[in-house]
Amino acid sequence: MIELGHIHAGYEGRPVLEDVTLRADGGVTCIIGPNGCGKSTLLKVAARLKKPETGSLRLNGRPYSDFSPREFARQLSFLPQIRDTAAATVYQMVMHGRFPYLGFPRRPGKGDRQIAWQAMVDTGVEAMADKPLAALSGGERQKVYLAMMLAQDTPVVLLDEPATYLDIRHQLEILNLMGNMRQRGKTVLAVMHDLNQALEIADRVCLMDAGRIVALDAPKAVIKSGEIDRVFGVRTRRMADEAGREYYRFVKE
Ligand SMILES: Nc1ncnc2c1ncn2[C@@H]1O[C@H](COP(=O)(O)OP(=O)(O)OP(=O)(O)O)[C@@H](O)[C@H]1O
Repeated sequence: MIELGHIHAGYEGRPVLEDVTLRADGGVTCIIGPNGCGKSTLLKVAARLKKPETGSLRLNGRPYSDFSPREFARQLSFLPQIRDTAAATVYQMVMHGRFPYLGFPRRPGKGDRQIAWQAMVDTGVEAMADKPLAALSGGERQKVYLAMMLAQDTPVVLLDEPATYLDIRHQLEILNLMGNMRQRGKTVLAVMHDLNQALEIADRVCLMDAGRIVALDAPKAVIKSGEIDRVFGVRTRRMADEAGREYYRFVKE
């Protein structure tokens, strides 16, 4: 369970997040909102990478300050939007996810190797285990980072645009992985730009505008509120495919 209470945060005195309160205990919460509204900043604060000016942060009911970095990394994992390509093979990278669990001298045991391997199988990267990360495509690399997070196996998972820039097959695979995380009881917070994908995968949608949360509810309730139309300046049209499944078209006002 993660709880952010009345968070104010910004950069060089410029406010970005204003009175953000969010609690998530299981399920997938998708954070949506226009460019620059503060979605990534919210995740960075939640990941303890950025200190808020004011507000409270709790994991499983305990304040963040109670957690050592190692303990924190056993509870929460974060996939940032911008990542360096480490000089490591796929297997080494995925094994990094086990670091918070390793004792001195940081040698992975059999159990760690099994977990890392399973994470590679679950993300379909096991055939690339010995390849250097730098030799992979963007989509393949993204799956390796997700495998690393699966190996880290934390109850809380933060994802910043996990599907952006990927081809549609990779996007669907990543949505599938997010669904698996939910089934394993994890609490997933994910910034998403594709509104249909967000509305489809989310148990709850957190809609942000200009540093504030303006709607936090089930996808259908957020659509019904009309806030998506207002915030993005669009009109939402409800559609149905041949099988009668709903999806949305967003058209300019
Ligand atoms: N490191 C930084 N230093 C100064 N300003 C920053 C920094 N990071 C973000 N900002 C500013 O904070 C605001 C919110 O940025 P943030 O990246 O959180 O938005 P976002 O909703 O994730 O945007 P996008 O959808 O474009 O990724 C923007 O105005 C941005 O320019």
